[in-house]
Amino acid sequence: MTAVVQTEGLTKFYGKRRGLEDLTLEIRPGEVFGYLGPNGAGKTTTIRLLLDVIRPTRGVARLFGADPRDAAVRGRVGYLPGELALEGREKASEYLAYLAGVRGGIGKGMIETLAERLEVDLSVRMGRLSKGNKQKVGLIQAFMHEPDLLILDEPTSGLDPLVQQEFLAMVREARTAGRTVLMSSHVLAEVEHVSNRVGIVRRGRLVAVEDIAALREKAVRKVELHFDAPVPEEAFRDLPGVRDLKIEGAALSCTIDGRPDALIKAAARFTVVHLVSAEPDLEEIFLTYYSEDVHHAHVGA
Ligand SMILES: Nc1ncnc2c1ncn2[C@@H]1O[C@H](COP(=O)(O)OP(=O)(O)OP(=O)(O)O)[C@@H](O)[C@H]1O
Repeated sequence: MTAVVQTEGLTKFYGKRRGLEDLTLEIRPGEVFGYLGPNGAGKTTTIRLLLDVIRPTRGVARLFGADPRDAAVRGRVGYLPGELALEGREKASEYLAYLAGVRGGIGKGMIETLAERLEVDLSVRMGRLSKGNKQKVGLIQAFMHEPDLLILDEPTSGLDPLVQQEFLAMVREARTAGRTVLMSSHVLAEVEHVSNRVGIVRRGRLVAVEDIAALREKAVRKVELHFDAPVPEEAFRDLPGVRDLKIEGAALSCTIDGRPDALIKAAARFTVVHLVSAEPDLEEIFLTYYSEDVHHAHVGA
């Protein structure tokens, strides 16, 4: 199957300054790919190269197996730039209607539905829109023609938590419909619940690509079990993957490295009345990729 996004040795230097170096990456059809990195890491540079907003110093980028400059390709892409320049006296609704025309028409009621979901008033003049509302108009224009590929640069920036949830629901729906999404972010928490894979870029280099499901399975999580009567410690000692075991009367707490299977089977011999399992903290794993000292260790692994 042809990759939707494919890059080989993609590199951009701004004079002597490295924007991005040697990016080789494939994003598959129907995948949501989270592109993570701190400020100045090279996320926007990557996205601009993919859309041919800037030209690479060397290397190639392909969308749907074709040159990003190909007009047929451009029609299949929805793009939210990181910095949106929406100014002037024109109403947001007029601007979106104009863009819809340029793109050869869009589904009926699409703009209104998206505006309602994101809670934005489109009768406001563009120059008077708040930062958050500009971001929403940007999202509407990216989604409204139901493109096969969405490329979103920091899509959640400036959105309040409820609207962020709505946006993530839109991404999930796009994925269910078989569309492909590439979205950048500073923080894993914003993308981990919708992404299949994440890539981490740091100082212009891709330092890791991870499968979210695999990562979740690997992650350490805290578990608490409450029984109907005190349980003997021997029943839980030395279980594979179980650490920091603490038993106080009828309550057990521990951390689990990987699968909880051994703990569950040991617990099943008693009567469990309550179970608490915290969401694994993937952010902690990711912070290690961001820090310089462990950078090489991870890349080598
Ligand atoms: N037009 C430019 N001229 C010179 N240097 C640039 C230019 N655009 C980006 N850079 C540099 O390239 C590097 C990568 O920047 P880029 O904007 O791609 O990072 P980013 O990951 O998108 O960061 P942010 O989250 O802050 O937007 C940075 O060191 C930045 O200073």
